Amino acid sequence: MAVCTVYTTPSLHSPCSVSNPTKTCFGFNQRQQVIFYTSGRGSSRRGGKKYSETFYCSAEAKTVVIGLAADSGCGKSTFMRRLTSVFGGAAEPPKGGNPDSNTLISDTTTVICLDDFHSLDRTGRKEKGVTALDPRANNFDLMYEQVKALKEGVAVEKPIYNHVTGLLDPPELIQPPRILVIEGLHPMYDPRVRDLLDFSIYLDISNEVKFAWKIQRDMAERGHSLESIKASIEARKPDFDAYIDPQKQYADAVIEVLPTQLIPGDNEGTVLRVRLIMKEGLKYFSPVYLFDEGSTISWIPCGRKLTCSYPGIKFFYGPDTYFSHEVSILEMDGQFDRLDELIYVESHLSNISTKFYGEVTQQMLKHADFPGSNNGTGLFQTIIGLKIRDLYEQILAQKAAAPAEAAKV
Ligand SMILES: Nc1ncnc2c1ncn2[C@@H]1O[C@H](COP(=O)(O)OP(=O)(O)OP(=O)(O)O)[C@@H](O)[C@H]1O
Ligand SMILES: O=C(CO)[C@H](O)[C@H](O)COP(=O)(O)O
Repeated sequence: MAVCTVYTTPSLHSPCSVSNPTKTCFGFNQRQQVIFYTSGRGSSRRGGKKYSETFYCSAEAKTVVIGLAADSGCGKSTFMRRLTSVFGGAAEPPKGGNPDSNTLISDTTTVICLDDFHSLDRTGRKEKGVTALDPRANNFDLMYEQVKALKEGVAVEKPIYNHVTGLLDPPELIQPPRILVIEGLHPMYDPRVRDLLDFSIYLDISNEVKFAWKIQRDMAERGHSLESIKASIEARKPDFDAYIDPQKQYADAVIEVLPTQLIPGDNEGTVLRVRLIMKEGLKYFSPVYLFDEGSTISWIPCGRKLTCSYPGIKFFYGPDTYFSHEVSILEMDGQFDRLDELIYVESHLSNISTKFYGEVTQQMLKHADFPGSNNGTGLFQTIIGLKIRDLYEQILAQKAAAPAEAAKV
């Protein structure tokens, strides 16, 4: 893969030079990408052939990579919809491409599904007796190469795993976006891919809740039987425990979803206790806190300002350790009766990276029909979306400042 370095200050149509002698760099396009013309005899701005690939300037490399790990049916798609909404614009499959593509593209974000890196199709897995969760059914070398290329601003031809047919379809072209989200079973499994992540999230859904969600979707919406759902969860469990679950130790934020503690013995999965576990000490991420940073706080917001029906709502915040990392934990047990009153809770949270007062509440109201909008899953997913926007803006600002700092030196 050709590598080039652009020495000038990036600005639209400014002249630039590249270190790679086989290409002539002409200028910048609207997206601040470098446009190349082939060099060689007779090649010029007019005569040269426009090079089809575009490269970001080294100083302009902007692709921030986010990893989202979870088992199937654990809310990744819902989280992605909340995240892309924070950046505005609708996320859609690549235009004119494979109708079964798993990719979602919006103005700022591209979400790729790591199922596309299955190396064995459905029949292949059956023949070899491995599940899709088994690393032997996935091509981590290709995953690493392609995520790295995208991070460096180079487009890739990514394979497609077709969930309808169970086959590997012809690849699709993925252009480097500003924010690349890699979601699926293994974003933090391979250390090379893990190192490319600017931020990582793990959705840790307890077995009881996973079961309740699976029944809701696969039985009610897809016509599966209770026995087949149970059998599928049981069949996946050993590989889930071996290869998926251990990734949570590497996550910068974990959203843990458990049965409520407000109703003794409840396992229904409708009222949830949700914990947002946030790593301390990261460069571009500072944990959210309730009332007072670093203290341990229990809070029941129900009363005059927040309507709560049975079993009520309880918040908890405090420092802790998680896989030997220092973390802060924000917890919400229970569910909201009235989403518009969420503003009362929002106004007691700090470091939520909103751009205006009430932005969390506004986002939650906007997507009131998404699963989990009345509980901690929706609230914490929304907050993490805002934190990712903030992280992206910080990384961008630092990159923009870097050439000026270098020039001063
Ligand atoms: N926060 C939530 N609260 C309640 N139910 C939820 C929540 N998130 C997801 N679900 C349930 O789980 C189902 C799967 O959610 P979603 O499609 O977001 O998961 P996924 O991880 O993308 O699944 P898959 O990998 O199978 O495509 C939803 O249809 C819904 O029934
Ligand atoms: O765990 C999964 C990730 O979503 C799927 O089971 C895996 O991708 C295999 O897909 P399919 O069941 O469509 O063959």
